[in-house]
Amino acid sequence: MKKEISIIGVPMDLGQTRRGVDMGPSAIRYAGLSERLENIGYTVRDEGDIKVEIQERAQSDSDTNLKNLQDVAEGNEKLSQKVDEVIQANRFPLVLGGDHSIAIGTLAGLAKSTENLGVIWYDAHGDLNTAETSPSGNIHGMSLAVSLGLGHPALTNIGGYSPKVKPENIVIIGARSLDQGEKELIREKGIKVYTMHEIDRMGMTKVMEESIAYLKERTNLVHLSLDLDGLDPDDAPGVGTPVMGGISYRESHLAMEMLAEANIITSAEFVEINPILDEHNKTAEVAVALIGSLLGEKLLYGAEEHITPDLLAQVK
Ligand SMILES: NC(=[NH2+])NCCC[C@H](N)C(=O)O
Ligand SMILES: [Mn+2]
Ligand SMILES: [Mn+2]
Repeated sequence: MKKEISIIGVPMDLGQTRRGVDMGPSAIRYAGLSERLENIGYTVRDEGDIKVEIQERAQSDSDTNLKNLQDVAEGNEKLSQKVDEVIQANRFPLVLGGDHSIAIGTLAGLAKSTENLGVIWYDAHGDLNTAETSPSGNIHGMSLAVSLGLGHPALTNIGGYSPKVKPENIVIIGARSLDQGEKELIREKGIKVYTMHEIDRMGMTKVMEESIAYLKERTNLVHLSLDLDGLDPDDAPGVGTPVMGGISYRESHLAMEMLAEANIITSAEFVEINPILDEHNKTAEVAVALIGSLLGEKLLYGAEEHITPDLLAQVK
């Protein structure tokens, strides 16, 4: 894994209609992200936030039913350039949302330098809607479809090319709220999905073993797009579209630790944290803890490299 991490904040709330998710990047930083990563040996470079139009000034009047199309597209275009720049500089991009529409820009930046990007989509939802199938017109429910090349050209053409990912390079984990059109698309494209049913039945260990093996066969560049609503709302309450019966905090740690061990993740984003809906800053703290595990933090073994001297003295 690259030793230098670039944090990119994206205060985007135009991909959905609940206010507050634009404060996600601040909440995650406030929960101690940089320090946590420095403690496990990374050099952290905070690139600041991408400039996104604010909701009250956003243009909603488009000739489609897509909400805030133009401003979502603009923010994502800037994000894609920043992500590409970070990749070119050989640093690990860690993108903080913002609503999940920002995956459009992240993937557009990442896929610029590879035709074979793998994606883990950790989410209660598929985000596989198009204008035709979307029940809401919210672009955060369309970002994966857009990245497959399906949707409004103002979105699919971000970065100047399309598509960004191949359906066979995607694994969705945690799905439990899929719209009819999304289910059809999953079947049509043969996208690999582990719904909550498979997670309950097989256990997270097996789900991750299979997911890792599946992606390793296809690529050595894997992006983790983690929507906090993939977790159960009891563990991650600060999200705009919670769905009960989700992945637990512990299962999520295990999943992140297994990804760290497999050493396959080359970029990541953590999205949909809405501090207004949160309990204190719990969901951002969960995100920071998961990011720690994803990037190699261990509870005990290898502690010398990972924890503060005070804690180390207690362990020994
Ligand atoms: N990134 C998210 N939280 N997406 C939620 C999407 C909800 C619903 N499927 C829609 O398209 O409107
Ligand atoms: Mn999502
Ligand atoms: Mn979701």
